[in-house]
Amino acid sequence: MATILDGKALAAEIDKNTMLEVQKLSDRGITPGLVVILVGHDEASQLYVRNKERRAKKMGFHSVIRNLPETITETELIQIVQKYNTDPTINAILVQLPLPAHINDFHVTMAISPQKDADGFHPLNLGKLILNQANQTPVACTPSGIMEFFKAYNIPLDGKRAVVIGRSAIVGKPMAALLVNANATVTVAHSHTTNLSELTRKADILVVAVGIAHFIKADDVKPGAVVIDVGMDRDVQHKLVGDVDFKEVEKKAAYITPVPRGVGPMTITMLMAQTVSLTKWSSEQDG
Ligand SMILES: NC(=O)C1=CN([C@@H]2O[C@H](COP(=O)(O)OP(=O)(O)OC[C@H]3O[C@@H](n4cnc5c(N)ncnc54)[C@H](OP(=O)(O)O)[C@@H]3O)[C@@H](O)[C@H]2O)C=CC1
Ligand SMILES: Nc1nc(=O)c2c([nH]1)NC[C@@H]1CN(c3ccc(C(=O)N[C@@H](CCC(=O)O)C(=O)O)cc3)C=[N+]21
Repeated sequence: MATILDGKALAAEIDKNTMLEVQKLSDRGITPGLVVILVGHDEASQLYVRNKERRAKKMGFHSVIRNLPETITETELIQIVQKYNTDPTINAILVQLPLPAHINDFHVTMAISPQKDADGFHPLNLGKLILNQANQTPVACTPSGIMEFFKAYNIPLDGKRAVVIGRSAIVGKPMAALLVNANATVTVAHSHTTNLSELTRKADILVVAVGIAHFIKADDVKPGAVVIDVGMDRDVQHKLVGDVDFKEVEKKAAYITPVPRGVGPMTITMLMAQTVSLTKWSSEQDG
């Protein structure tokens, strides 16, 4: 049976360090400020926003949630983002994805100040990550949370074969960059990939970010692999499940993340840590 990578426990441990940093800032009269902008009613986003709000309050952040109607125009949304770019009480801005179809994600991402980019999606920040120059640079929270699992459980990446399924700017692309930077040999698969299970069966490290419940079965997994399940899907009973058939795959893998309590809590923990980092970096710049 696989070792379960416990996201809840690891998140709590990292949160303790973040709280120490919050205390240090507080001693200097600084409160980290995070704004989350939610357009419309995406279900995974609402879950994420609720959990984030709870964690941000617990940590003593200045936390703002902006719920905007589905009908907002791109120009109006960008104006709201720009307002937070110059708001001195806000250090980190997160615009929930997906956005409604009439709004271009890229235009909105470009509008966020790279210094306040909570998700690390701005092309300047994503570019630095690709070039392995991401010091004092925000990095996408879900992939960086996954890297913390590898570190905490001493899972080696150097020279390993990694397969990432999914190529979104929020998970797949930054995940692939982090793994390459850590000297893994990385393959990125997506909906046009042929013979997917042939690839996944060779993966020492398998990261699945597809958004289809129980997409990966035991047959798709190499014995002894490390399986990371990013999916936040609903099964037929509307229960929260992942992209990996946990019950089957747990018997074959060496390590596996559960859903819930795997990658999800780590994403929030990295967002909190990153908000504190952005606050610190901006205070250093101010002198
Ligand atoms: N736990 C967490 O913290 C987070 C969880 N999520 C969850 O992770 C999942 C993925 O999220 P996100 O990356 O935003 O999703 P996207 O929908 O943006 O990306 C999904 C990716 O999966 C690929 N894909 C779709 N169908 C197949 C298929 N049959 N075979 C191979 N690849 C396929 C798509 O390919 P193509 O590019 O060709 O369309 C795409 O690259 C969702 O369930 C989401 O809710 C997301 C963020 C954080
Ligand atoms: N700009 C942007 N950045 C994101 O990082 C982003 C986004 N948009 N849009 C939506 C997805 C989804 N996502 C989740 C993160 C944590 C949980 C989470 O806390 N999951 C708990 C759920 C526990 C419960 O059931 O309440 C767990 O897995 O244990 C869920 C979903 C981030 N996303």
